[in-house]
Amino acid sequence: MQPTTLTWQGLMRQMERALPFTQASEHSLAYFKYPKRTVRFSLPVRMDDGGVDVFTGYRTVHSIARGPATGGVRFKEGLTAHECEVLAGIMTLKCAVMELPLGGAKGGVDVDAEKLSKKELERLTRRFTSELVDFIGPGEDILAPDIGTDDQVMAWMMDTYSEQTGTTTTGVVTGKPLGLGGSFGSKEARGRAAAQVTERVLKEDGVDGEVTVAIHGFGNVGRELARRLHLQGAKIVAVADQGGAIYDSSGLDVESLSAHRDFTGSVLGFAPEIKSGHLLTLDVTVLALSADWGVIHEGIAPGVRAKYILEAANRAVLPDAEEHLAGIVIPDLVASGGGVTLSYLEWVQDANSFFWAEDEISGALSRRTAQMLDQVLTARRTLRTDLRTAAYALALNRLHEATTLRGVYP
Ligand SMILES: NC(=O)c1ccc[n+]([C@@H]2O[C@H](COP(=O)([O-])OP(=O)(O)OC[C@H]3O[C@@H](n4cnc5c(N)ncnc54)[C@H](O)[C@@H]3O)[C@@H](O)[C@H]2O)c1
Repeated sequence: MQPTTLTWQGLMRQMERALPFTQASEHSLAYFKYPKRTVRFSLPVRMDDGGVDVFTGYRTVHSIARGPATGGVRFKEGLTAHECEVLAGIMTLKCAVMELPLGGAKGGVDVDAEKLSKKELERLTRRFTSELVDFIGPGEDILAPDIGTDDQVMAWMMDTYSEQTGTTTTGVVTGKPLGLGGSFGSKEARGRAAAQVTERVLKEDGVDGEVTVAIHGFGNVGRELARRLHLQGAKIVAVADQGGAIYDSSGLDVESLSAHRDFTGSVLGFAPEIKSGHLLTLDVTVLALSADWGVIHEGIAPGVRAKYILEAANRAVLPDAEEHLAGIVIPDLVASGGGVTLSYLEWVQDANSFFWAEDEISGALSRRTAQMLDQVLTARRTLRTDLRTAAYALALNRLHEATTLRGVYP
């Protein structure tokens, strides 16, 4: 599905476009033109059949200008260092937009995690973490879940790090189970915040009447997003997952669809099937992208008929494609800040060994999301630009301030 065009140049172009709207200069942008570091390592893992397979792992830290780095660990076939670097750069900007005292990172392993047994997955996770012990920590680089990893994987990472350092360090990883220094709301945060963002942007733009939604990607993020949008009164007319896509113009019952997917492993069979490519060009109010990067590329962009594209997965719209989609993209920096905000809240709770109730967490998440929206929507209005450029400008100003205050060492 993915063209090989997740480029660092695309990220730089978007930063440069925002530069005239900021106090930052070409000079301060130079700090963010290269990731701070990328570690690449090989991971020999004993398989259940007695043999040894060697996998490749990566971890990029893009910036620590505003605080320790954080970002997801994806276990995904075909993962490259370049993919980690671009997504780590986006994380830096996202943390800055959300006003979190954190920088951006990303990493993972080139592996199809679904082909591993649970024991193989554990051995791979522990070897990955142990290779990274000297580079990670609550004050250095904090790992989080992403594609192909979940709360159990995070628990193994936390345990491996703690065993190797001789201290129980829950804050090295977020997205952990509740019984191990995890936080309420971490599974739902991204979908929940993305739904809040959608509602607010549509209201701000004066969209009224029926809101129809097509959702591409029905995993952690897509399901919760569908559920929340449905509760907000939207009609979910189409859903796609890896197996294919379904469509019903009268609206899909999201809870029953979720149960169907759990039972059968796919959304197929729940409603009439359509081609996944067709879903991307449906005439809907919101096309929500919650699978992976690069779904809307130059080839498909001219055919998109949605009034809005919600970029719930980072870089789901490639920069070249966005040239055809002026003003309709609710970008990743705005649409998908819920996950890292919840990570931040979990990290703060771990640091204090003091845990908040569910309503305190959901209140903090929605207040922070609302505050970010106030700032980004005001910037869009005053700068007379699109949401992506407004969000990049806010982020670059904050990063510029941090690098200026810190100065250059030595
Ligand atoms: N869950 C998190 O905490 C988290 C954190 C950070 C970033 N993200 C980002 O959000 C996005 C989704 O994450 P997630 O946790 O929901 O992942 P997930 O693995 O739970 O779900 C991904 C979904 O996309 C679907 N999909 C994959 N390929 C597809 C294709 N070709 N066509 C249609 N559907 C396809 C899968 O079937 C699945 O339903 C990713 O880009 C991820 O980086 C998630």
